[in-house]
Order: sequence, then C-alpha cells, then structure tokens
Amino acid sequence: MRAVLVSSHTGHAVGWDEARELAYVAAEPLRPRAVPLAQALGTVLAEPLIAPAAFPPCDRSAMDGYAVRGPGPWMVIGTIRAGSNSPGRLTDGQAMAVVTGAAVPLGTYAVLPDEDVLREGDRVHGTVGPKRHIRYAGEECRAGEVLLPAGTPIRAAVLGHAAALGLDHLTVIPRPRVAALVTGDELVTSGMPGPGRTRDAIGPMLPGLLHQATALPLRRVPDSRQRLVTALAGAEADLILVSGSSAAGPADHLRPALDSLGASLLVDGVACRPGHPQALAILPDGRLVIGLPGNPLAALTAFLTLAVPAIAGLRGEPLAFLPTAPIRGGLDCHPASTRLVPVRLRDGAAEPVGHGGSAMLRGVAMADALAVVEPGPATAITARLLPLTQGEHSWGV
Ligand SMILES: Nc1nc2c(c(=O)[nH]1)N[C@H]1C(S)=C(S)[C@@H](COP(=O)(O)OP(=O)(O)OC[C@H]3O[C@@H](n4cnc5c(N)ncnc54)[C@H](O)[C@@H]3O)O[C@H]1N2
Ligand code: MOO
Repeated sequence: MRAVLVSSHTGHAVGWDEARELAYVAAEPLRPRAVPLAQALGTVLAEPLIAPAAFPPCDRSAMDGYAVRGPGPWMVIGTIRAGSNSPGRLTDGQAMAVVTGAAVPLGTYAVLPDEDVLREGDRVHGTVGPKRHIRYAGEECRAGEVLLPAGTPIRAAVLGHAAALGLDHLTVIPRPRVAALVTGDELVTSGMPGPGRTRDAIGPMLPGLLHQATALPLRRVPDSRQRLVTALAGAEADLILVSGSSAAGPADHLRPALDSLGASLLVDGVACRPGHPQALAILPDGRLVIGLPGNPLAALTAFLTLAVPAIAGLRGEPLAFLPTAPIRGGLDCHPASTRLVPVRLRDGAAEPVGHGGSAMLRGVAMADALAVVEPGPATAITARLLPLTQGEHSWGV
C-alpha cells in the first residue's frame, strides 16, 4: 500500500475528490506477468511495447501488380507469390508479377497496379512514379522503437499490432479480481417484490460496471455479522464490494465486521449525495473492501467514487480526468456535500434529467453521465462530468 495518503484518514466523511484520491492511492498496481496474446485483452501493458524488429521486415508491395525497374515497357521475368521468401532481383527493363504484401525484388523502382497495366505476351506497358505502391522496410517502426507506453489498455488493435510484429506474449498488469457480497434479507432476485421485499437492483448493475476487472461470482450474504466476517475472510479477490450494511442501523454489519478482521478504515463516509455512508477499508493482507450503500443510486455513485479509482489503481492506470461542461439551467449546490446528479449531454451542455434520489435509478438509466456539483452557497452553472462506465467517455466535451 502506498502509505502517504492512508494516514490522512480523519474518522469522518471526507470530501468527494479526496475520497477518489484515497481509493486510487490505496490501490497498488497488481504484479505484472507475461501472458499469451489471447489472455491479454482488457489488461494493461506493464512495460512499454518495444518493436522487436523493423516492420515491415523488407520492402513489400502495396498492390497486386508488377514490380518494375527502369523505363517501360518491361519484360515479365517471373511471379512472386504470397509467402515467397526469395523475391530475386530486377535489372532495367524487367518486371515481376507481385501480390499485395509480397516482398518486392531487389532493385524495384515502383509497383504498377494491375488496373494500370497493358499486358502484351511477356511485356507490360504503363506509367508509374518512383517508389509508388511500395511499403518500405522499417516504414512502420524501427527495431527497438517504443511503440506504446506502459499503462496502455490492451484493446483489439494493440493485440493485432503485437501479433503483426511477431510477438506471442505481452507483459501485463492483470485485471483485478473483484468479489461482490450483496447483503439484505429483504432482497429478492426475480419477479415483483412483495410487500416489505425489495428486488435486488445492485447485482444486475455489477457486470456492466466491472468490465475492466474480473468479476467473481456474486455472493448473497444474510444480514449477520458473523456471516459477513466469514464471507469477507474467504473472498479471494483484490477488491471486495459489499452492498447494504453501510449505515449505522441494527442490520448494518459492515463496520463491525471490518473491525473484527483488523481492517483499517481509509474512508468512513464521503461528503456527497447520494452515497454518503460509503466506506473504503484495507484488510491486513492488503485486500481492499468498499462498502456500497444499499440505496441503488447511492451504490452506483459510491462505485463510481471509490471502486472506479481503486480498479484504475490496481490496473496501473491514471485516475480519470473529468471534463467540465456547462449545466443548462444550472443546478443548486448543497452547502456541504458534492451532489452527483444524472445528466444528459446535448450540444455540449449537461441537462439534468431529474429522478436522481438515492433510492431511484430512473434518472441515471436515461443519463449519459453524473454532474459533479461542488458544495457551495449558490447555483452551479458548470460541473465536471463523471462517466457511468469506467474508461469510456461517450460524449464530445
Ligand atoms: N440512522 C441512519 N439511517 C440511515 C443513514 C444514516 O446515516 N443513519 N444513512 C442513510 C443513507 S444516506 C443510506 S444511502 C442508507 C444506506 O443503507 P445501508 O447501506 O445500510 O443499506 P440498507 O440499510 O441495507 O439498505 C438501504 C435501502 O436500500 C435497499 N437496498 C439494499 N440493498 C439493495 C439492493 N441490492 N437492491 C435494491 N435495494 C437495496 C434496502 O432495501 C433499503 O431500502 O441508509 C440510510 N439510513
Ligand atoms: O447519502 Mo444516502 O447514500 O443517499 O441516501
């Protein structure tokens, strides 16, 4: 654990930005490991990607046509097939048929595409400028060149690039393993909830929130301190999310359970709405625990406040910069807490969509982002935008 910010735990609600920082700093990047390309998708480069050799390795044709040398017309002296490893050599007045991507013969002046050629027996006619339609050796990269920095997320194009260069493995920071413990004896998991029962709305959100992590199978834990202790102790994860149990009621067992496991509480409430009772703790063995309030929008805002930075830290990625946008019509500030308000983005401005109460998901379901409205005495006319999906900004501001 990076020690510096941990000591700033104050025992009461911290500001929203401080909470993000604390979660990010508490989450050390996971240990790098070399994995086959097929296992690297969605992880992060632990080391810069360095070109193992020049690419392309030799001069190649960019067209199906004829490699030619000197002024035309040219005598066709052979054909270079895909995969041929001995392209030969041309002298003035000679041509060889080539396919796209094939190595061109030594001495090639240009490649004449098929559609620009008039062929008469063994002779071809046409005009082409010097060096046309040749991909030169080392044009994309030189041996030893740094192509991507450490910390780059490995997406489809990175894997294709690495394969094209001839690499079979990449050294990556693996995806963090995240366990979710959903508490609440009143919860049901299908159908209409009867009187006094509540349909679990947090479990169904988690797969979509955890796409940058490896989500372990969700566990449902009864409202029992001992059962929560056992579940926390047994979770083989880098980060454990616990939903419900975050407040101070008789069925809210998170803090006592953390206490009995010897955890250090790094964040004990955040000055934001919704999401005030969220918590971040570290167990003696280094596993992080985040308490998500039971109210579903509060759980989501807590995930975005604490879990997103923690996952970024474990992945060795930077804490996301949040762009600022004007708020159409403004939003009232809370005097002491940061408000997180569902907004739609239209023409570069944020429009509040309403229905943003702690127990509601209606507003956020139609939102593009949450507006981060700083505490203050007045009305905010601009706000930072918090994406609803880690690593993605679906708007153009
Ligand atoms: N005396 C106090 N009461 C409350 C406080 C407080 O500070 N003192 N804080 C309030 C705030 S703010 C919030 S948010 C909630 C947090 O509650 P908990 O995290 O302890 O969670 P529960 O009490 O179990 O549930 C609260 C609410 O959410 C519903 N819930 C729980 N899990 C789910 C789920 N997976 N899907 C849908 N809904 C869920 C639960 O049924 C309750 O209605 O505490 C306030 N109270
Ligand atoms: O602060 Mo609680 O998280 O909204 O209602």
